[in-house]
Amino acid sequence: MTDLFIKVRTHQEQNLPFVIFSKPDSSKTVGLFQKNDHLYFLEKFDKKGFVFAPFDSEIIPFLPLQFCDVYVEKNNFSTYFFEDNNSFNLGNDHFEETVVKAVDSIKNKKFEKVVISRRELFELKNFDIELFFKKSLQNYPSAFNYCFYHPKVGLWLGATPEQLLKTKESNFETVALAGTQKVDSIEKVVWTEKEINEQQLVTDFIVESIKDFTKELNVSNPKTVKAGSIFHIKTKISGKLKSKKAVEKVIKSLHPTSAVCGMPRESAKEFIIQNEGYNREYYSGFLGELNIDFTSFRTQHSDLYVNLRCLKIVENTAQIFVGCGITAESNPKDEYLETVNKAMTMKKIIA
Ligand SMILES: C=C(O[C@@H]1C=C(C(=O)O)C=C[C@H]1O)C(=O)O
Repeated sequence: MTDLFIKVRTHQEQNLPFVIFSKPDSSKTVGLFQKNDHLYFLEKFDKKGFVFAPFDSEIIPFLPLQFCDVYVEKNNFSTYFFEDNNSFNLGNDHFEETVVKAVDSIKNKKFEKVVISRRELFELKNFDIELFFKKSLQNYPSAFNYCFYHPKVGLWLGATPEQLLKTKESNFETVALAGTQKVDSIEKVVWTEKEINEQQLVTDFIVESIKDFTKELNVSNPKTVKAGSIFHIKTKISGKLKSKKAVEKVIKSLHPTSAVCGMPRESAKEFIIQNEGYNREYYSGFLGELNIDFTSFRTQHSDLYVNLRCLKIVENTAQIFVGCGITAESNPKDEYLETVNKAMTMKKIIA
């Protein structure tokens, strides 16, 4: 076991907060180990540390750099072998009924798009952070892989393909990600009009939300990208912020994006809270480095991701969170299947 994972084990034994993470296509894993068990919240966006924000609250747990030890280690997977086990419980709940209700609300002009999610429970035979994290890295090297623990927040793991915001001084980058297809034997992915429109809605939402805080804004052409065994459509949005203070404003106006909530945001959010039937907690929140890059120790760099393809571990059960965008043309069975495909991302890691 390496120093980083010895530190993880000691922190677990002492019930102290920590996060380990590896950024997309990085050869390194960073560990932040808080020296006390206090739950800090982000009060001012100029602080340096790791944020772990929920879907629906402005109270944001934070691991401040000043109270943490930082470890950076080279990734090494050579000894990690695992089986692909397909005997999963698919979880049956009221998801499809909620989709029918959402489509009705869209047709009644309550909102244009809403993201409906569900939680699937999976019993764990044995759980080991090092093994899970390394399996995740090996499977999804181009995702943001993480494991976050705080005694007052819980234990969360994920491999998210979705950037919320990346900034380097006044330069920024974000993405509009939507549309989902399973990677089968298809060589060329063909997107339907519904999927193309849905992704365009996300792009428009993002551009509209941030345009007042930017002085330069570029939108790329949409591209097909692979996230594990799923394809998505992605548009890159980049440019320059008007000022350093704009980081806070941009985060607040982006989150939750229409890729995880809907459009218009407030009515979609209200529908989610009233109808999903469970609390999303940190799923579809955001997480990552704030005002510091822990590998280079450069300040004024932030790198934040949307908390998707994630799970929470409670005793010996993993709660996997998955959702998908609903528009007027949505078919409940297809949407359910989409969530099943997305759940595979995390099941591959814990099976
Ligand atoms: C909501 C999720 O994913 C989001 C919704 C997508 C969709 O509706 O097709 C695609 C990518 C993500 O932006 C999730 O993975 O739980």
